Amino acid sequence: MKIALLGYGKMGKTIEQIAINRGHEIVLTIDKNDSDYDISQADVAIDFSIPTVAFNNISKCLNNNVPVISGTTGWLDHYDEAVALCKEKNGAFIYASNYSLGVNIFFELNKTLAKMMSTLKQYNISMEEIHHTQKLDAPSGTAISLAEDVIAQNANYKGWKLDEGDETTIPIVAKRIEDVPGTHTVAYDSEVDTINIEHIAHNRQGFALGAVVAAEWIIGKAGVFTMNDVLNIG
Ligand SMILES: NC(=O)C1=CN([C@@H]2O[C@H](COP(=O)(O)OP(=O)(O)OC[C@H]3O[C@@H](n4cnc5c(N)ncnc54)[C@H](OP(=O)(O)O)[C@@H]3O)[C@@H](O)[C@H]2O)C=CC1
Ligand SMILES: O=C(O)C1=N[C@H](C(=O)O)C[C@H](O)C1
Repeated sequence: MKIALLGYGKMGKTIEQIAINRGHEIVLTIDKNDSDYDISQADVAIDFSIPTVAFNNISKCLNNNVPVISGTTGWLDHYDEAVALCKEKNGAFIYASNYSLGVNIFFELNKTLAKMMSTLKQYNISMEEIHHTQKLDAPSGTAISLAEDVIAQNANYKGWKLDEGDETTIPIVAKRIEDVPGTHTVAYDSEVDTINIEHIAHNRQGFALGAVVAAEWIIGKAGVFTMNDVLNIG
């Protein structure tokens, strides 16, 4: 498979190693100074860039009939436009806030726990995410997915907010500590106890492998998909 890497930073470079080990070829790597690139030589594109350019990268792929896997977070105000463009072009597109198998299992655990807790008003929920100090967005895309999944299961919660919450708003605390690849905790506190579920990434390999598996999976398909489709879970 011929892969274009849109964004060649920490994730782009980790994906490159895994893709080559799985027998794929990297035909294009794009960083910020190369905005006028030819994507048409690629069988699939993998975008791990920055929030302000992700939608342009995705649009370029869809306009050139190249399936695109996006892991960039912090651009979701344009997600519906990407979905509409994908449908208009009969293209193929996946966005996931987190491509690791472990986090996708954690997402399912979070939904199940949220459903169980939805009738137990004595528990207050809070979330925390910890990432490295270069991260541009807060809260993380994964934390937003976790919060939205709780809101879908528990009618008591209507939204989420960075740092502060109230009875109907889930607080998400974002901490930045050097070299942390990504830690997410969902906590339910009552007067008598606390229930925590937590995912700790030890490195970026899990995110990168998931993105390459998604790229292998999407070839020959048309539509807007999620990691639940790729992993056949949920
Ligand atoms: N979904 C998931 O599983 C995961 C998602 N992420 C997300 O992926 C994104 C990238 O993360 P990470 O690799 O750690 O970040 P990095 O900052 O290490 O890499 C981003 C790269 O994008 C480059 N870039 C800037 N402008 C453009 C452009 N116009 N086109 C293409 N590339 C450009 C940057 O170049 P320069 O440095 O020169 O600006 C940089 O090399 C983030 O949004 C992060 O949140 C991260 C891990 C897992
Ligand atoms: O920026 C990162 O590094 C990560 N970003 C993603 C997010 O925002 O959830 C996924 C992972 O936690 C690493």
